[in-house]
Amino acid sequence: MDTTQNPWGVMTAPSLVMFDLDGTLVDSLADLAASVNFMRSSFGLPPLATETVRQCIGKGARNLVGRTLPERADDLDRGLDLFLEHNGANIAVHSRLYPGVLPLLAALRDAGVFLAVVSNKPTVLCRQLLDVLEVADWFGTVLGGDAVAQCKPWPDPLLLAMEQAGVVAPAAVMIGDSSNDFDAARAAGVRSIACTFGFGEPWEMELADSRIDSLEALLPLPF
Ligand SMILES: O=C(O)COP(=O)(O)O
Ligand SMILES: [Mg+2]
Repeated sequence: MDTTQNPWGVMTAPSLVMFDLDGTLVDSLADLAASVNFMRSSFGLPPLATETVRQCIGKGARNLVGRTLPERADDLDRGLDLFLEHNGANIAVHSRLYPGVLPLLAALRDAGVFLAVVSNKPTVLCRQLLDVLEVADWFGTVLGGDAVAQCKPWPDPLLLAMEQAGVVAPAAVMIGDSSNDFDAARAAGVRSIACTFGFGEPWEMELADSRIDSLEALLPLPF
């Protein structure tokens, strides 16, 4: 089998496709940066560049706040409250689905694939974002970083999504944009596909089994 042109790496349909959210399905960077900078301004601190915020995304909201509020390490809880409140009220001011999301979800559903979101974003914000962007109904499972005790890069949320879908490895695939996604996938025993257009660094993409520069590269499905 020649899989060089087939980022799925398989010719038979997976039973479950797990999608990361930020940087994979949704370009949410501008809204995350706005909420970080609202939090910082509440402490009288200057804004951070969007690029700086990008480098801090991936290990959940608490980690993001900790990394973007280094001047106030003792105020992490208050910073997290400010960030979450602002982000919840401004979840999709700028956020948009990446090109190719809707045709991909439709093709996978037509192929009988169970669809899940496995994110490190808080579950309530995941649901809110998916609702506002009118894609919530596509997913049988939505797990945020608070859905399990240990979020990605631990395999736990992937294993929970697989359990909920009634699927065991290797019949699942993880599509993401960060080392957290690819490390979690490897630990869960499932293939991973890297979205190079997301928020991760080039070295992180090498941790996945294959790479795509657009979700459109996943179509037509090879199965
Ligand atoms: O909230 C984060 O840190 C990143 O969220 P993600 O897992 O959907 O990329
Ligand atoms: Mg991501």
